Amino acid sequence: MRIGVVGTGYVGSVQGVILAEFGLDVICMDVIEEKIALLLQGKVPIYEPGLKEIMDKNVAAGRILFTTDVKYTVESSDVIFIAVGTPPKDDGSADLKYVLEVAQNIGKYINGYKVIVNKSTVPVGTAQLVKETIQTVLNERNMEYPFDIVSNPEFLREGKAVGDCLKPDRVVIGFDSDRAAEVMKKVYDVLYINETPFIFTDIETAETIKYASNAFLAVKISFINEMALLAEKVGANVQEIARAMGMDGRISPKFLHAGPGYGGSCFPKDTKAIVDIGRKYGEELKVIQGAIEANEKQKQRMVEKIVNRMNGVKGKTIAILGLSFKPETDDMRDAPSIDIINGLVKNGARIKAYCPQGMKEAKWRLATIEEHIQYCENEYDAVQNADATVFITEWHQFRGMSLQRMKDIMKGDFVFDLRNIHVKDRHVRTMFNYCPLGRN
Ligand SMILES: NC(=O)C1=CN([C@@H]2O[C@H](COP(=O)(O)OP(=O)(O)OC[C@H]3O[C@@H](n4cnc5c(N)ncnc54)[C@H](O)[C@@H]3O)[C@@H](O)[C@H]2O)C=CC1
Ligand SMILES: O=C(O)[C@H]1O[C@H](OP(=O)(O)OP(=O)(O)OC[C@H]2O[C@@H](n3ccc(=O)[nH]c3=O)[C@H](O)[C@@H]2O)[C@H](O)[C@@H](O)[C@@H]1O
Repeated sequence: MRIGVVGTGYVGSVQGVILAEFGLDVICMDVIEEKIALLLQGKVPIYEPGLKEIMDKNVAAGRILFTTDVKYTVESSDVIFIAVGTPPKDDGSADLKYVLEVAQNIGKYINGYKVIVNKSTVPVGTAQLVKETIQTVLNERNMEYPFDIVSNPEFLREGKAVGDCLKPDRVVIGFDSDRAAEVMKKVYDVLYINETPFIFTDIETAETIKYASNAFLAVKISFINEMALLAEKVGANVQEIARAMGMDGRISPKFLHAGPGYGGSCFPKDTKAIVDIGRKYGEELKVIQGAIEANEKQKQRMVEKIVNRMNGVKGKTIAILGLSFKPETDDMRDAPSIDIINGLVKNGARIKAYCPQGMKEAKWRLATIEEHIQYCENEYDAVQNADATVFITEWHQFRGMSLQRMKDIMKGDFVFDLRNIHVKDRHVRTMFNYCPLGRN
């Protein structure tokens, strides 16, 4: 069985490589020639720990190839995964133009029975739209080929994508044809026989499961972030609150870490998209809307916290450590660092920034305020002569920083630890004007 993966971004490249690792023949296709050229040279266009090793192994075994040729991909695949982006439009709804572009191409080149698998995160009803699009093109071609659509949402986390795909918590398959369900069992044979939980359900439920899962996690984070703000006001400790809450098996300790707000390519866009779906169906999703608003508030509160504690930041130099939306990724999409840096610059601060992976993308995302930002070689270079240091992303190397060295080279003594990574250090409070999040 041959698999075509259309879209070689985060999800497509990981999915393609893992399916090859499962022993399938895979063609990875993308419209961006530079991306495919990199892959053909054995380079991975994203920063994802562990991916290159598995990719190299499967390229060498001849199980995976890369192309920009959509005709070849469609014609020679039995199963076609759609893994293109579904970015937000201005009104928050998911933009389906890339998904429907792929559907058009499938209609154009389909030459026999195919299972079309939607991996992209899409609103309810998209499978039907993809089906209609393919059928319309087939009608224009005056051709008749059988095909089925399956919804198979992806739950991988960036930075942990390889492990998440090799050992998923669950695999969701939305289907409306037994033939397609049997094909999907074969695609995921390795997981199926290893007792990974499979949810076989209807397509609408599968499409909704994805948004519901991301929205629930976003709600959980916004909830604990609000507890952090409250804890600061009432003199409580948010980490103790989260620990005690998490001991209740019904709550669980995961995704209860307070921080400067959730970011990334998915929580911000998917929460807005599901609220938009609710609106279209006449149902106001107030809990999720609340989480979105709390997340915006959280980022602004971080700016206020810094500005107020420092008695204004005009003319002051602030070191920002960690730009990517979370550790182990170079992804800057909707990273809280962007709003926080913009807020500080608006208040007159100069920024010295360092991130192990996010700087390249940060430079163009923050291009409009570039004259206020100096990008640094490493974490110590960033804190040198700074009036304050702000930890935004909990990269491992920031946890291991020498606080003494930091103190020696900083000009001021403010440390805003928005991830509480140094909170347990016995000396941090005596060495610095230390401001953790949601606790003393
Ligand atoms: N990034 C993540 O961690 C996760 C993303 N998702 C979902 O998966 C989908 C893809 O996300 P990412 O991989 O992050 O997106 P991405 O933006 O990294 O990659 C999308 C790729 O699709 C390509 N593309 C666009 N139109 C194309 C076409 N007509 N033919 C071939 N290739 C085309 C683009 O060139 C790009 O390389 C989205 O719906 C996202 O919500 C789901 C789970 C995790
Ligand atoms: O649909 C998607 O794209 C993916 O979105 C998230 O994965 P990801 O965005 O890679 O990252 P997470 O680890 O979930 O973190 C998201 C944001 O929440 C923040 N977060 C997470 C956990 C927590 O306790 N506190 C917290 O502030 C992180 O710092 C980060 O900004 C989901 O975890 C994946 O299951 C899903 O597949």
